[in-house]
Amino acid sequence: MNTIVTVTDLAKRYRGVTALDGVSFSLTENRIYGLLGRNGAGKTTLMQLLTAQNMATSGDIAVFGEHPYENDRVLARTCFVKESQTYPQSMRVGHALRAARLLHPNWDQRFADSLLEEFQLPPQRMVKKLSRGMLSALGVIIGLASRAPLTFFDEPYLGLDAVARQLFYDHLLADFAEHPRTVILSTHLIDEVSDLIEHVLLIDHGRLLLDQDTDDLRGDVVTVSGPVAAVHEITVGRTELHGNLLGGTARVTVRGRLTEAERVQARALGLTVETVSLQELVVRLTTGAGKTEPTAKEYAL
Ligand SMILES: Nc1ncnc2c1ncn2[C@@H]1O[C@H](COP(=O)(O)OP(=O)(O)OP(=O)(O)O)[C@@H](O)[C@H]1O
Repeated sequence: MNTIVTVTDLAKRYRGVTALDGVSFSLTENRIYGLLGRNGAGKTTLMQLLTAQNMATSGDIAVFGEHPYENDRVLARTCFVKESQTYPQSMRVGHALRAARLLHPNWDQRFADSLLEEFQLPPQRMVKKLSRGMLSALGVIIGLASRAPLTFFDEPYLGLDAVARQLFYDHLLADFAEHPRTVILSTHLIDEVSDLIEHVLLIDHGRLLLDQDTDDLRGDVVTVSGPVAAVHEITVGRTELHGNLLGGTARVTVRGRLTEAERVQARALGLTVETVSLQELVVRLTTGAGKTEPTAKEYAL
């Protein structure tokens, strides 16, 4: 698969704030990436740098083999749908779509028109009169109909109701199947998109914490629960992400796949082993949960 984005040792510092710190990764073509992380982690900053809306403090970026800054060749192949997108005061929905059409060579007007109907967005409505959710729908329509080879969605669905969000996911998947491209989806609704994203980039305090295929991540973090000593036997030596104790029972979340032999051993010890969801994995990796209390392992020692 072709690499279309390469980021090397990227840093962005604002006065007194390090938004990104030593970030390196690459993106291959025709994949859907989830860009995840807590508020203020650095996700929007990263997307701004990749789309030339901001300058890095240090490090290198190559998008389609070139630096994106003031580079029409790169920017014509890129679409950035922002949660905080602003439009000229007098603009109507139809005008916004016509402007987007000029910017994106792969634009599909019929697709845009059908999405307008499905999201129930009147083309004559002034953009400034749209509700919060309708404004998000407009961004989503532009992002989908642009068919840009590199499309960024930065929390695109503020205010979108559950039906509209599902419409977005369904159209993204269906259109991706017919017109593959690289999509970077930044979202806090991790459970909703966990089946959609093929690869996870997890940012925490400006650093890249995870860069892994979603399928590999499943099963990489497990919760083991049961009698304290037995839980300790199975989890000892692994990185503990979270632990709870209730009476003589422990519930411990650890990193690292259990082997088949360990699973058999866990069953023999009367333990329950559960695979954690992507959302819980992200929560566990990006919080200090469990660190203030003695962990289950420490109790067992
Ligand atoms: N223009 C700026 N000036 C100073 N600090 C900034 C600026 N833009 C972003 N930051 C800071 O950089 C850090 C990363 O912000 P960023 O918007 O990239 O986070 P995010 O992961 O997109 O967060 P969220 O999920 O809340 O949207 C935060 O500490 C933020 O306050």
